[in-house]
Amino acid sequence: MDLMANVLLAGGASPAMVHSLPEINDFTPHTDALLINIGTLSEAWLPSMMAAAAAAARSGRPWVLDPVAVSASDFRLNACLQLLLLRPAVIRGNASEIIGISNASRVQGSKGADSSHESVEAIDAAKSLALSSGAVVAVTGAVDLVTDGKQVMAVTNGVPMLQKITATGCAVTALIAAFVAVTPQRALQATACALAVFGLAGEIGMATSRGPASLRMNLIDSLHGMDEEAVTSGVNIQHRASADLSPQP
Ligand SMILES: Nc1ncnc2c1ncn2[C@@H]1O[C@H](COP(=O)(O)OP(=O)(O)O)[C@@H](O)[C@H]1O
Ligand SMILES: Cc1ncsc1CCOP(=O)(O)O
Ligand SMILES: [Mg+2]
Repeated sequence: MDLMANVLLAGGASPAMVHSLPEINDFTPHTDALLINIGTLSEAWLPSMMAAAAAAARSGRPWVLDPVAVSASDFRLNACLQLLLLRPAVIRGNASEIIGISNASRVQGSKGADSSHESVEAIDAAKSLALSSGAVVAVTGAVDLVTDGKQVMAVTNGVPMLQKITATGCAVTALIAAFVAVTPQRALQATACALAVFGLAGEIGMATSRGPASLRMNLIDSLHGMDEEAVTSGVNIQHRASADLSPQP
């Protein structure tokens, strides 16, 4: 929650972390987008998540789902399948998470929040999930892939060290929600841009980092200090044919 909120602030958004059911009606009118992250899912929080997603959907606000460790337990998988019925605008996960939620069954060998697959292995699952749910689906990894079920965009910004900081996936999903809030009618492009900007912040931050802890700090600083010139010269977003999904320079 710390990294997610700080990434949102550095990116120019205004986060509020809310768990309580009685607060949803008060918060919803003030939101431009909602993020549901099941990282620390509990029986007590699930009804709030369902109610918040329903309130967002009812009022035409985009909401974004991060299915953290969806394959690790039946409880998480069933919660995600219920949440999917409330029509998220975007779903962002690592490859194992997207394969699990797309197949509506737990990936064998899944041990938790980290992926045991490459993003390119999840492209068919991502497309199928996008078509069945109506959401834009993003799979992150060495190359980030974003699809609406037809088009595929590939983002190659980022550094491997991002995997060594907990909640970078959660944080980039939060940034996606902020970008989608600005251009809700262009969720595919907003998602690709958020992934590219986050990855670029990682690249810039890595230049002055010694390891995960300093990268965590420098990532936030880089995002905060990023100007238009840095974005336009640094982002790497391409349309990709399905047959050509390997990382490119
Ligand atoms: N090998 C890699 N090279 C560059 N960037 C990466 C690599 N692996 C992950 N990332 C980046 O790290 C962030 C978190 O992605 P990921 O590790 O897939 O999510 P999660 O933390 O949910 O498992 C994303 O911005 C992604 O692009
Ligand atoms: C370690 C852990 N356990 C529950 S949530 C969480 C963080 C997951 O973050 P990410 O999906 O960004 O790796
Ligand atoms: Mg994750």
